[in-house]
Amino acid sequence: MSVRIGVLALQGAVSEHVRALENSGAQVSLVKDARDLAGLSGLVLPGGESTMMRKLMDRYGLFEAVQQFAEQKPVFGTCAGLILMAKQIEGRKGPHLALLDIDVKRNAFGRQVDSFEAELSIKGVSEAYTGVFIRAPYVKSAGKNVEVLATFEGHIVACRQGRYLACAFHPELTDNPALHRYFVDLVNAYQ
Ligand SMILES: NC(=O)CC[C@H](N)C(=O)O
Repeated sequence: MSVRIGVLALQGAVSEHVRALENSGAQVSLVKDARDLAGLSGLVLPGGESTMMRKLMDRYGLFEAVQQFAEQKPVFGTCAGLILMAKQIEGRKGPHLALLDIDVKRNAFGRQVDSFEAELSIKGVSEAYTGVFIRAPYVKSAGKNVEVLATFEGHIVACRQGRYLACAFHPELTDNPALHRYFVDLVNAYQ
């Protein structure tokens, strides 16, 4: 039996993640309230807008539920999802889920460059991966337990800390399934 992975479906790039995970051999469910987390082995926090996503998580009773889920299970945050997972966010008083020991800067690549693509080498994932960055954050610094998987212009844009995986770009918007496969493997390993 393949693992079942949830995609937080409050806002943002949901359907592309569903397809990429299914193509990587997982079963996929949408997560819209806390009950939807039952029976899942992993969770994806998609891109979108982190402040709005946090508001919606609070509204649908998902904030504590996701925090609890993450105590045992793997979580993969992409773009806004990475911001939700960070322990520190530049210019913001407190963090959101505070899962990953990283300090992030939002909209870090400048206003004039809203979105761009960059060729990345992602450790253990792919040596030629096209990262799609949309008003993307980057990781300013990471704790010693965080493994840096990819950098761009000297900034960390993908990392992992145990069962937590995060990237600043949108892996669901490329044809390369390597990063979703990596997460599905990680979820299998934590079963
Ligand atoms: N594409 C994205 O997810 C952008 C993230 C967004 N700029 C934020 O701060 O939440």
